[in-house]
Amino acid sequence: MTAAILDGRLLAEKVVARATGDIAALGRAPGLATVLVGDDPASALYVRNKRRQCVAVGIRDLHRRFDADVTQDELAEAIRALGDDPGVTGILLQLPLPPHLDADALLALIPPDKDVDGLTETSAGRLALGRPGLRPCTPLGVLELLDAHGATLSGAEAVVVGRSSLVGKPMAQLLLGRDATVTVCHSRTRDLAAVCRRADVLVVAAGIRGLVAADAVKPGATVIDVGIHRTPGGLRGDVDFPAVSAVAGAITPVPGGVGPMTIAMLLANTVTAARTL
Ligand SMILES: NC(=O)C1=CN([C@@H]2O[C@H](COP(=O)(O)OP(=O)(O)OC[C@H]3O[C@@H](n4cnc5c(N)ncnc54)[C@H](OP(=O)(O)O)[C@@H]3O)[C@@H](O)[C@H]2O)C=CC1
Ligand SMILES: Nc1nc(=O)c2c([nH]1)NC[C@@H]1CN(c3ccc(C(=O)N[C@@H](CCC(=O)O)C(=O)O)cc3)C=[N+]21
Repeated sequence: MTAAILDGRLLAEKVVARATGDIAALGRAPGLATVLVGDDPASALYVRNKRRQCVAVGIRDLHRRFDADVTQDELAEAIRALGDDPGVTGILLQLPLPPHLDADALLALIPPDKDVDGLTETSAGRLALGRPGLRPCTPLGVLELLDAHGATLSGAEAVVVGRSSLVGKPMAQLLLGRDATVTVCHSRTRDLAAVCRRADVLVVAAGIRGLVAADAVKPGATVIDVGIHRTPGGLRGDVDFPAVSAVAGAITPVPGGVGPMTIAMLLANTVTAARTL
């Protein structure tokens, strides 16, 4: 069997087109403040991509960049000011931050209704309680990919590898909200492959290149690879794509899978936030 390829670039274009129409209907341009600290090349690249796509759909680019030695207080003051600014409808604090900074304390300063990354305590609480709110972009993008493919989630065995606040945990909660039977794996999980083999839907976000091999995949399963690794041969994921695509029913490529969807859902969340503010 050869798996269907879940094309994140194509689906992201559709989500972005929807956002463009929604922005025109809003009557006023949303404003997204991306906050970047330091000059980590990967973070700089992601933020550049986010800003470029915002501008293309009519979102005002209110980028703020800080040197890596910025103090907690300076950054806190800047985030407070963005929170108070009515022209700023969304705030994204790019992670990770340099080690001297307390990311949780800074995230706590983002007004929940401007939390387009869905990372504040309030957004996480709303998701955990099943209440309306802004959801983290990557898990939201994964759900869009699954829905576009027509994957059945209700009653399905879903396995999520990884439990970060950015990806794994909110992913598990979103799948639970769609009535999947959800198992969450992490670095202490015994026999990862055996647990993964139960999955009808397998979402891998561990940050370990090639962690999931063909023996961890049930024939016909839908496999979503969130991992991103820069290698001399190009971008790779957490899934051994050549081997797993021979077993799975459907699979996301890296690049061109979850990554483009993350940015598309950021634009969608920015529209949602601007509409409700
Ligand atoms: N495509 C996209 O849009 C995005 C891609 N990413 C990528 O996704 C990956 C994960 O990101 P993120 O969630 O932020 O990473 P984190 O490092 O925050 O979390 C990794 C998780 O994987 C678990 N883990 C680590 N090793 C293993 C193992 N051997 N077996 C099972 N679980 C393991 C960890 O367990 P424990 O909790 O026990 O330590 C942890 O819960 C990275 O490659 C990142 O670059 C991230 C965000 C967006
Ligand atoms: N507060 C915060 N929010 C995030 O959403 C966030 C973050 N911090 N920190 C880092 C991770 C990583 N992330 C990606 C976004 C886009 C691609 C993406 O566009 N990937 C393209 C390839 C781009 C390339 O060439 O590198 C693809 O997979 O096709 C990847 C990864 C968002 N993250």
